[in-house]
Amino acid sequence: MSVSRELIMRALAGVGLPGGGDLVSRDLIRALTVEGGAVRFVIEAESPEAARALGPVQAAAEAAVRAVPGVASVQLVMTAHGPAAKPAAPSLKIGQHPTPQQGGPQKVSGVDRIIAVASGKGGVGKSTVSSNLAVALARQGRKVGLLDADIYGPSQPRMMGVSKRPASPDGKIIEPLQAHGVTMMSIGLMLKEDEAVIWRGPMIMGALQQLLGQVAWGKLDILIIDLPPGTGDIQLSLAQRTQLTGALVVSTPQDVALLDARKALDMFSKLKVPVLGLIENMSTFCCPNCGHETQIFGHGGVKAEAAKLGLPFLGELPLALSVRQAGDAGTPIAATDAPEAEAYARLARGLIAGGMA
Ligand SMILES: Nc1ncnc2c1ncn2[C@@H]1O[C@H](COP(=O)(O)OP(=O)(O)OP(=O)(O)O)[C@@H](O)[C@H]1O
Repeated sequence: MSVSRELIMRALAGVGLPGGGDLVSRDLIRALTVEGGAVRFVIEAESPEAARALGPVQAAAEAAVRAVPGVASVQLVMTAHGPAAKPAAPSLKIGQHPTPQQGGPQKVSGVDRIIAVASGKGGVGKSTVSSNLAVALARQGRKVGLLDADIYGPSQPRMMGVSKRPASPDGKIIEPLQAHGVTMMSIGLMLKEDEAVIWRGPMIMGALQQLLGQVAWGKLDILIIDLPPGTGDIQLSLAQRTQLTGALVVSTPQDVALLDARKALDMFSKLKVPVLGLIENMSTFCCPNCGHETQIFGHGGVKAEAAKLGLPFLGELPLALSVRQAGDAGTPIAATDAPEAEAYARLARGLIAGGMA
């Protein structure tokens, strides 16, 4: 028996919150999907403190949804907005960018979930995490797409080992490429190599729209979008135009990266995109010669930050020479049987178990 979204929303509207109102009237439900009897959603609390206070509500919400006739499984993620009253970064003055809305954020046809992988600071390994996570999810049986939306520095063609220009037999639909079990597309595949991209807002929006709407993605369980670093036009137009399931934020443990990660979290909070979790990359370095472990960028900073902000912490990924070499050679480490692949497999298992992939 299939269940309707309306029934689920009605059940959630019956779950009261401390301080009055309910989960629906206080607008805390995000990314609700109902597939047959399987229900998934995110509760996005107004602040980390509120998220902590919502422990009993989480259990009540799960019970209420489970009690709806026809519901076979419930997967819910609790997350929170970033720190509330921080000043906006200058690039977030939304009014400065003319981005006319046409009917609000849209779904991408055939795609169940869209997860953006973001970072505040450049070079923290967002593209490495995106490609390895995509491959790890595909190895665990998910139908995965990977969209390289890093218009200023597309690195997925190199990391996934593809260079062929995608075909477009009718001049409208672009055929994506396949690599390591993943359906992929990158703006880098549409440009000449070494072509500098100096685009302004409207052109970026046009390119992004094409990559999402004109690419024949087919049926996907999850589309991973590798964003450029920071808080700019791409993030803004993506959140305004596309229904995102949520965002994963990658950071290294050091303070300076965390500082920028907070800006990214703040941006997603303003754009009403739920943050599904934080990932610590380059956690520990294990010398391939002597096995000695060094914490080059520190260790544990992202986990502590996630706990502070009431956000899920999704895991630590080691700094390893083999990860860099594999990425440079076009076969992500997650596509191999190297021991370093396990950290990405674990991350993928966690996302699947949490209903996020
Ligand atoms: N865990 C890791 N171990 C070893 N090298 C890594 C790891 N993560 C990333 N790297 C390397 O660090 C460099 C930067 O990584 P990557 O391009 O993934 O970062 P990014 O955050 O996407 O950067 P950009 O700012 O260009 O978007 C790459 O050479 C990559 O191979």
